[in-house]
Order: sequence, then C-alpha cells, then structure tokens
Amino acid sequence: MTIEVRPLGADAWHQAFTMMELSFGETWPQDAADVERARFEPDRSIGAFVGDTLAGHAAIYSFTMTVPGPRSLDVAGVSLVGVLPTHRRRGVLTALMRHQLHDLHESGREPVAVLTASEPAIYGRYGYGCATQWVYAEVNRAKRAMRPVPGSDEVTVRYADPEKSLDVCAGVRDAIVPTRPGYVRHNEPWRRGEIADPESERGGASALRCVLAERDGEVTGFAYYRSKANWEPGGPNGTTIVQRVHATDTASYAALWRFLTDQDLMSKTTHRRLSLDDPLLSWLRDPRAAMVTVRDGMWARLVDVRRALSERRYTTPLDVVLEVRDDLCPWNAGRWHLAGDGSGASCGRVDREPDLVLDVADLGAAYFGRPVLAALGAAGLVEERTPGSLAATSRAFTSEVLPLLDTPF
Ligand SMILES: CC(=O)SCCNC(=O)CCNC(=O)[C@H](O)C(C)(C)COP(=O)(O)OP(=O)(O)OC[C@H]1O[C@@H](n2cnc3c(N)ncnc32)[C@H](O)[C@@H]1OP(=O)(O)O
Repeated sequence: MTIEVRPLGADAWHQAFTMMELSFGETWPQDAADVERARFEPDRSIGAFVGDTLAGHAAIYSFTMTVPGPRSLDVAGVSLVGVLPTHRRRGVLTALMRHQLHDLHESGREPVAVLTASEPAIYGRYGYGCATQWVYAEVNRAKRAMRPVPGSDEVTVRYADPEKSLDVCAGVRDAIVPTRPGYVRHNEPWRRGEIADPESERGGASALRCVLAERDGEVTGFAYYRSKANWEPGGPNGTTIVQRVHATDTASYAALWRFLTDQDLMSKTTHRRLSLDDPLLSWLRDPRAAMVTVRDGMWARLVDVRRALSERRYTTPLDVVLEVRDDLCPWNAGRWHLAGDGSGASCGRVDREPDLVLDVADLGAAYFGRPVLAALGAAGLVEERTPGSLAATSRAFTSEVLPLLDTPF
C-alpha cells in the first residue's frame, strides 16, 4: 500500500472532519466542532492519502509553553490524529508521525512536540515519553475541612459573567503561566475556547459559572465550574465540577477552593487535571477527603535535542555527555555535550565517551522536570557509564514544582 503524506491546506477542516468522526467513532456535535474549528490551524494539518482516499490526519497547534527556568518555549501541540478504520495497522500513523517530525525539524520551528494520547501505548514508538501526570481528585464535602490559610478570610468571592470577565481572567492566567512547567499561554482562540461552553459537552450539568476572587477591589483569582444536581431518595448528591482555578496568591487560591468544595446540595467536588503537589491536597485535614486517581497527562518528544536542551534551564550546574538513541529522527542520535545551570545552557555534538546513554523518549519524559532521570535509571532505562553522573544529571533536570499540562487538547 502506497501512502502519500501532504499538507491539506486552507480547506483542511472540511477535508478531515468526516474522516476524523469515523476514526474516533463519534458524531461531533456542531457546537463542540465550532469550538475546535476556531482553534484549528489549517496550514499545520497533514493528510495521509492512499490513492484518492484521505486515510489519516494529524494537526498541530502552535503553543508557547513554560519549561524549567522558567522559560517560554514554542512547542508543537500534536492533535486530531486519526486513521480511517478501513486502513488501520498498515503504517498510516507511522507515515504521518515520520512526516510531521521530519517537517518540524526541517522547518526549524518548535524543538519539542507534545500531545495527549487517546491510548498511551501508541506514542512511545515515535519517541514520545510521558512527561506529566493528571490527578483526578474527588473531594468529599463532608470531610473537606481545610487547614487555615493566612489572609484567605480577607478574600471575597463573587459571580461574574464569563464573557465580560474574559480579559481580567486572562490577566490572572498570564501571571501564573510561568509558575509551572507545562502551562500553556492562552492566545485569543484558546481563551475563548475556555468559556465557549458548548451545551453538547455539559453532560447534564449547568452552564459554565465564573467566580472572581477579590481583595481590596482587585481581582486576584478566578474559577470556572459547573454544578450537576442529583436528587436521590437518600438526599441531594450533586457534584461541583471544577474546570479551572487560578490565583495570583495563595490566600486567594485557598478562598476559591473553600468556595468550590462547600456548595449546598453538592456532596462532592471534582477536578480532572490537578497536580499531585497542588496546595489543595496539603490543606485538607483529612487527606482521604480527596480520592485521587493518577494517569498519564502530556507526552513530550524532543524534535531537536540540541535546541531543546539549550532552551531550558537547570536546577544545579551540569556538565555531562549524553548518548541519545533515536531511530526515527537520526539528526538527534549520537553524543551531546550539555553544560548549563540556572542562568543558561549550551548543547553541542561531541566525540567523547558518554556519561549517560538513553532513548530520546526518556529524555523527553524528563525534559519538563519530572519524572526524575534517577528513577528512569533505577528502572534500567538510563545507562550510567560514569559513576555519579546519573544522580548529578537527575538533580539538574528536576523541577521543584511538578510539571502539569492544564490545557487539554
Ligand atoms: C494525539 C492524538 O490525537 S491521540 C488520538 C489518536 N487517535 C485515535 O485514538 C483514534 C482511533 N485510532 C486510530 O485512528 C488509529 O488506530 C491510530 C491512529 C491509533 C493508529 O493508526 P494506524 O495507522 O493503525 O497505526 P500504524 O499502522 O501506523 O501502527 C503503528 C504501530 O502502532 C501500533 N498501534 C497502533 N494503534 C495502536 C493502539 N491503539 N494501541 C497500541 N498499539 C497501537 C501498531 O500495532 C503498530 O505497531 P508495530 O509498529 O509494532 O507494528
């Protein structure tokens, strides 16, 4: 079977839409599709053709993301990947991934690609490593007592119109983006997507609510949430479903969470994308008040090892030779001298014996600051040739704050 991969161009959305519905086994409601389309970048969409049939598709969102430093880095957000059910397991996805990575490299655009996986077993073979986790937390209202947080009583919470408060919420969001690796700067289409609130996606819950946290008349935080009532014979058993909570200071963040976890008629509050080091989990007097489930979040792929490693900063001074294995992107394979610290970094080809040997997928996993390389080494995935180099490199790569992708795509 001959597969030809090429850009779809200005008409990409229309060409790919029906094929993607078949691929995902869904019918996409118009209101939800409109939100997706507003963020879609047709010039970054590629199709895999078998004869005249569009058999596969992959898209890229142009993101700016926080990486350890903190620094802002342009990353390629790979999404809308699908292959027609009639053409599966014959290499269409492989052709798309190869084309996309080679194209990114040749264009010199983003040195890192990221994605969220429908099924996590798919992307390791293309050099993606699991770089962040998502914590699904369900807080039981009856057990929600929180430790006191100084200053939180001075914060007021009030309702606001999501549309009218878009700019002020964007200001809070922009302020917190540098605080955690993996956070994405939201441009206009993504900001609007946050409050688009398509009815077809509410799953029986209320419309999106927006509340603002304020101190001395100044907005210090916001939350988007929905309520889902559930009247049972034993009493009301509703859920507060939190979509996003941000604040520029700890007290305001605590005030918002206090509000969100203490809603009459709602016996629990859920959040799908927390980090394991989120303050909420430290505030709960009874840690079991929050039932948590941890799963893979963002997968990261170093498209250009040299640029990617030079662009981030390192927690402790580092001077190491890495030997990287990368069959799919041969320009990455080989030995790299990486030197850096908190103020800068350089990475270049070298002929010396390596201190560490590893796959590009494991380097991608560790890139945003966790998992630590030492743990990957303990799992036998990083080979230490120079004693002590694994611990030193691991310390330098580690981010104190856990990385988190909090913008699903
Ligand atoms: C970033 C995102 O958008 S995530 C969304 C991904 N899309 C979906 O989940 C939609 C439904 N699924 C599909 O469209 C397709 O099955 C895809 C895209 C997952 C795979 O496409 P295919 O063209 O069948 O993949 P391809 O034939 O290139 O397979 C390559 C390899 O991946 C493996 N593979 C493919 N799909 C899966 C899977 N779901 N789980 C585990 N392994 C898989 C194949 O077995 C093959 O392995 P091999 O190299 O050892 O032989």
